[in-house]
Amino acid sequence: DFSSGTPLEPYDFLFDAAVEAYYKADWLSVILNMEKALKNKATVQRVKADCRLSCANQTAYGEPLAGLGVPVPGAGSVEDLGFFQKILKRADCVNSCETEKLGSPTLHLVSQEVELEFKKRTPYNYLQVAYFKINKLDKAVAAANTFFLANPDHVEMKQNLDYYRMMAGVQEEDFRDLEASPHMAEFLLGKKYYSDDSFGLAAAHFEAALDEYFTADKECRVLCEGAYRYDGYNYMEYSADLFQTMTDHYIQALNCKQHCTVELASAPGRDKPFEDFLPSHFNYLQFSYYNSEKYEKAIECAKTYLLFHPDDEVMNQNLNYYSAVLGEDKAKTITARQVVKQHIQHSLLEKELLYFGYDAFGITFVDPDTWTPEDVMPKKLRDKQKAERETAARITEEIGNLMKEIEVLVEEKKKDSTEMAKIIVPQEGGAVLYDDIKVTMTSKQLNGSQRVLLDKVISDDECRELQRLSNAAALKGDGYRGRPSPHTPSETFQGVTVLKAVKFGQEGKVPLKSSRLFFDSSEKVRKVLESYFRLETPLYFSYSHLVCRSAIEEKQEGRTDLSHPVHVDNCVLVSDVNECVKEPPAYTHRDYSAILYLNDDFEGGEFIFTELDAKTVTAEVRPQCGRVVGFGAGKENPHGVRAITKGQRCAVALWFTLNPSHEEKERIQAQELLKMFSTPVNAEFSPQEVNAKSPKVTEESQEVTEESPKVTEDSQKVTEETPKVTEESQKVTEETPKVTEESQKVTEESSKVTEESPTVTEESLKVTEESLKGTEESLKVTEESLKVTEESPKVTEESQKVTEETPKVTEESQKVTEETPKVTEESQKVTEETPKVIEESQKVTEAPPQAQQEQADKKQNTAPSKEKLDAPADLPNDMTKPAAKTAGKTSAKTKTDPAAQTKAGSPAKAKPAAKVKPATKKEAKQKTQAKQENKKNPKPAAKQTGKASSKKNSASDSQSSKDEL
Ligand SMILES: O=C(O)CCC(=O)C(=O)O
Ligand SMILES: [Fe+2]
Repeated sequence: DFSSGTPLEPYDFLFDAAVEAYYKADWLSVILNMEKALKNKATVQRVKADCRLSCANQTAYGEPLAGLGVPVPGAGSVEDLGFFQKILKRADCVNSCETEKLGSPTLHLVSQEVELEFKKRTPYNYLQVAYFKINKLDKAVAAANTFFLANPDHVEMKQNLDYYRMMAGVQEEDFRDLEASPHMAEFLLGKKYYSDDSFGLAAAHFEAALDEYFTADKECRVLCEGAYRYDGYNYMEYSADLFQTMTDHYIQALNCKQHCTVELASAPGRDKPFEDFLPSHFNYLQFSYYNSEKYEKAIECAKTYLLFHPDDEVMNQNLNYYSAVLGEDKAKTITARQVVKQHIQHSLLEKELLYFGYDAFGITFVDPDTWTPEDVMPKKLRDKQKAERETAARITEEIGNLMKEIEVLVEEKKKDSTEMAKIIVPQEGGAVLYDDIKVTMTSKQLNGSQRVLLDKVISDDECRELQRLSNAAALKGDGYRGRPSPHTPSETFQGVTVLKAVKFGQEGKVPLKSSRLFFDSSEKVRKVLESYFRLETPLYFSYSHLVCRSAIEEKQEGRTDLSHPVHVDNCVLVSDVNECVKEPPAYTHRDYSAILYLNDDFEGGEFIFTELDAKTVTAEVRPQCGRVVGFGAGKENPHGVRAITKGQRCAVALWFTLNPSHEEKERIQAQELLKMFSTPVNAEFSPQEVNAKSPKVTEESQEVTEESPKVTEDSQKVTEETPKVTEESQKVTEETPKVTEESQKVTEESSKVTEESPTVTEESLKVTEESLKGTEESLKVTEESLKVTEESPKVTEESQKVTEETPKVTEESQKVTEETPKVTEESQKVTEETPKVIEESQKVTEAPPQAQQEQADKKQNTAPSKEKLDAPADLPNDMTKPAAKTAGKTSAKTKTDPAAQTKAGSPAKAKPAAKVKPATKKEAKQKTQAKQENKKNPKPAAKQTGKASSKKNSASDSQSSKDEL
C-alpha cells in the first residue's frame, strides 16, 4: 500500500527473516515472512513494469502513431524502436569498422598507467637518448624538446637541451614539438604575429587555428564515446537498469565532450588552459581584420564573438564602429559564422542535458565555458551552488584559522618532544633471537644512536639465491633491467618488491622458493630489529624491496657523486642548515630502516652515516653477505652510499613503521599469495612422502627439480613407484589451481580412496568433487580476505593522510571553490591571456582634459561619436600597441601591469591586449638555474630526477624512482 507512505519491506530481508525463523522453529514467523516476501517481490515486479510502461508512453521517441485511437498500453511509440534500431546499427557499424581495421577491440586496451606515461610524453625521454646514441642529433633534439615541453620542471632534460644548444650541427629548427596539436600551434603563431603587429599574418594563422580547432574538437568529442569509466571499485556493486545505465554512460560521455573545451585550450607546459579559448580567436580576428582594413571580416568576427558574449560592451562598440565605417546597410547583411552558431547551439543543448542529470541524479557537471547564459543552469542548482560556494569559502577560512592554531601547537609539541628525547634515550641491546646472528657493532661503535650492525643474518647460499632472484626478476620483468639509477647517471638500478617477486614466482618466471626466501628473510630482520631495539610496540613493514645497483663501466671516469646521496629516510634533509624537515615527500611514517646486504664482489658501494651536514662521515659499513645495518629512520641517522665503480651491489632494503596504519599492504597480499601456494606438507617431508600423499605435489617437486638436480632423480623414481592415480582424480586435482589447507585435506582423503581402489569408484569421485568445491570456497575466502586487506589499509592510510597533510585540505577545499562554476566577479576577472580590457591603456592624448578626468573618476566608457570617426584615437583598438596601421596616426600608449586590469563589467576601452608576455618570474628563475647547472657538463640521460634541488637532499629512497620511470 503505497498511499500509506510506508516503504515496502525488501523481500530479501523478509526471506532472511523467514529462514532465521525457520532455524528457531518459529514457523508462524516463517510463513508470515515468506508470504510477505513473495507478495513484495511480486509487487516490486509489478511496480517496475508499470513504471516502465507508463514512462514508455510518456517519453516515447516521437509521437504515438495517429489513428490507433487508444494508445497500446506500454507500447511506447513505434519510433522508440526506430531510435534503438539506430543505436544498434551504430554499435554494429562502429564495432565492425574497428574490428576490420584494428582486429579484436580488446587487443588495444591499455592500462591507465601506460596511458599516463604517454600523456606525460615519457616515450620521448627514451627516444632522445636513443637518437643521441646513434648520433641522430636533430631527432634527439626534437624528442628532448617534445618531452621537455610537457615536463618543464625536468632539470635533467633542461640540461640536455642546453647542452644540445651548444653543440655544433644543432639548428634552432630542430627544437620542435613533435606532439604539437595543429590548432594550438596555429593559435600560438597567430598570437605571435598579432603581438608583432603583423595583422595579416595573424589573421591567416587564427583562421587556420579555427579550422584545426573544429577538426580537433570533432575528434576529441568522438573519443569520449568510449567505455564507461568506473570510479575505483564501484563496478563491483554497479547495477542499474537499462535506462539508468544508458543515462550514466551517456552523461559521462557528454561531460567528457564538454571537457574538450578545456582539453583543446591546454598546451603542454602551461599549467592552465587558455581562458575563453574559442571566443578569443574571434576577438583577435576582428581586430586583426580591422587593422588590415578588412571591415567585412572584422564585422563578421565581431558578430561571431558576440554570439558568445552578446553583452560585451567593447565588442558592441567595435561592431558599431566597424559598421559605421563600412556603411550600416552593408554591415547588416553580414552575419556571424554559421559553424559557431551551430557549435553554441549544440553545446547549450548538451549543457541542458548535463544540468538535468545533475539535478535529477546528482551527477556533477562543471561547465567549462565562461559564456554560458546564466539561465541554462536550473535556478535550483544555481542557488545550491551559490550556497555551496559560500560554505566552501567559510570552510576555507576556518581551516586557515585552524591551521594557524595547529602550527602553533605543533611548534610547542616539537619543543616538548626534543626535550623529551633528551631525557628518554631509547634502549638497545635486546636479544637478536637467532644463535648465528652476531652483533658486530653497536650504536656506540658506530658513533651514533639507534644504529646496529649485525652479521650472519642469512647464509651464503641464501645471499646467492636472493641475488639470482633480483637478476631473474629484472630479466623476466617489465623493463626494470638497465634502468638508470634515480640517484646517479653512472649506475643502473633494478628493484623488485616482495609482491612482484611472489607474483613472478606464481607465474613461474622465478623460483617461488626464492620469493619465499625474500619474504622470510625480511621477516627475520624485522623480528630481530624489534627485539634488538627493545621496542614496546610491534614493528610493521612499510616498504621493502630487493635492489641491485650496477656500475656502468664507461661512466666511471672522473666520477665524484655517490651511488645514493646522503639523506634521511623519514624527513627531507636540508644539509646546509643542518635541518631535517619531517614533511612529504619524505616518508614521514618510517621509524626504522634496515639494509640486508647480499654480496661484496664489487668496488665502492660503502654505506656511510654522516652528520646532518651530509659531509662529516661518522661511520662506514662495507657491505657483505648476511650483514645488516639497522638504524632509526630519523634525523639522527643521515646516510648514503658511496659510488659503485665496478660490479653489482645487491641488498634487501627494508623500512619499518610503528604505525600499523602504514603497514605495507603489498606485503600482506604477498603473504596471502604465499599462503595459497604452500601446502601444509612442505619442506619437512621428503619428496617421496609428499608424492605419496597427493598428486598435487608434482608441481612442488618440479620446483625442487629446478633447484637441485639431485632430488629430481629421486622424486622421479618416486613418482613412478607411487600407485597410479586414476586419470579422473588426476584431472580434478590438476584443475584445482591452488591447494589451500582445507582442500588439501580433502584431496588427501581422495587420494587415499584412489589408492585403495585403482578404478574410479563413485565415492572417490564424490570426494574429489568435494575437494574441488572446498578449494573453490577457500579460494573465494582468500580472495575476499585479500580484497579486505587491500581495501582496509587504504582507508586508514587515507585518514592518516588527512591528519598528516592538513595543509593539503585547505588546498583541496580551495580547489573546490575554484572549481565551482565561475559566475562570480572574481572569475570574470580579466586574465593575462584573454584579450580583454586594460584600463590604463585608454588613450588619453586625444580625449579632452575634461573627458580624461571623467574617465578616470567614473571609469565610464563613451561610445565613439560619429564626428570622431576619422579619429583613430578613439577607436576601439588596443592601446598597448603602436597604432601604426590605423590611419597613420600614432598615439601615446601606456603599457600596463596586468594587476591594473579591470574587472569585467567596468568600463573598458581597449580590445585585444593579449601581448606575448615576457617569461614570468618563475620561468626566469628556471632559466638562470639552468645556466648555472649547465656549467656542470650536461649529458643526455633518460632519467628523471625532478624533485630534489641542490640544497635539499630528498629523503626518497630508491622506491621513489619506481614512480618516476
Ligand atoms: O643500499 C644502502 O646501503 C642504503 C640505501 C638507502 O639508504 C635507501 O635506499 O634509503
Ligand atoms: Fe636510506
